[in-house]
Amino acid sequence: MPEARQPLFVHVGNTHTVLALAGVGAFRKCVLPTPRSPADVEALQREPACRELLDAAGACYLGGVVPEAMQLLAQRLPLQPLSRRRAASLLDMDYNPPDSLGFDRLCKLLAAAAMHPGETTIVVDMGTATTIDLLLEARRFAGGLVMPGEQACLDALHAATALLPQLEAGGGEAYRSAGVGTKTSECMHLGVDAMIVGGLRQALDGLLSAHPGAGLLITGGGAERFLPVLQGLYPLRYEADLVLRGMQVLAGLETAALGRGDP
Ligand SMILES: Nc1ncnc2c1ncn2[C@@H]1O[C@H](COP(=O)(O)OP(=O)(O)O)[C@@H](O)[C@H]1O
Ligand SMILES: CC(C)(COP(=O)(O)O)[C@@H](O)C(=O)NCCC(=O)O
Ligand SMILES: [K+]
Repeated sequence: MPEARQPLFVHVGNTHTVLALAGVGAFRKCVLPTPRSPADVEALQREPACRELLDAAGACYLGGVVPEAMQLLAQRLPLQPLSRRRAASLLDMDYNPPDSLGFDRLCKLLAAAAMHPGETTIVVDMGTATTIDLLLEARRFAGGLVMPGEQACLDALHAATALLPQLEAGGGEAYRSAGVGTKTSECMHLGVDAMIVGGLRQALDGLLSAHPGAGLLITGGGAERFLPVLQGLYPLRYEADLVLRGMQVLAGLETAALGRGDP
């Protein structure tokens, strides 16, 4: 029997689109800016690393939180949208309306439930936005918080002022405790970092005092730089591919329902 081709997962975030080929253990990934035009999708198709993953893939599954970009991708690539409704139906939702919860947040909750059956878990995602979500006993989504991510904070400072420059997120060690900047860009980076760490501490301290046994998972493109600071404060486990793991859970259920077994 010929070897089954691995499924490909395409996740469309507000900043990055990830193509990820499932394999034994880790995903093989290609990460690009989320497309905003047909020309961007064509450029993505020409990108050798993406081409290679698309050529190697069996079924290709699509999900994300940028409808226009997902439409552009689905017009040009053989992508099968994963059902948000099915994902939501797997949890008890204290969210109003339940449909409005982002696909990425749903996927991270499904991944957390699969990784920690029966457990209460707090999921932190430092992406375009930073989200903190509370999953009770691997079943009930109790709700969450949404904060601006690092780049969004820097963009807002530039957009709202005449003299503050446009800065890029990342780079350098994340803010620890005391410290002041002695030039504009340093003041902005320190201020935004302090706001992010302070905001996360405020939210996590509150949630952990209400749910002392909760497990903590962290993911997202902005997470790695903050890990040394945050892991000094909380027993956070870093999982780079939480959204993709959730998409994998969902795709497995969809193919099982069609009688095709696991993808
Ligand atoms: N070196 C970096 N390059 C890109 N984004 C970074 C970097 N460092 C931190 N970030 C933050 O990570 C965010 C992107 O994270 P990602 O998980 O890819 O987002 P999304 O899933 O929303 O597309 C950026 O908006 C920015 O705030
Ligand atoms: C909160 C988000 C913007 C996070 O997106 P991301 O930072 O991962 O690109 C996204 O999950 C979203 O658009 N959600 C819809 C609204 C909601 O979850 O209530
Ligand atoms: K996010």
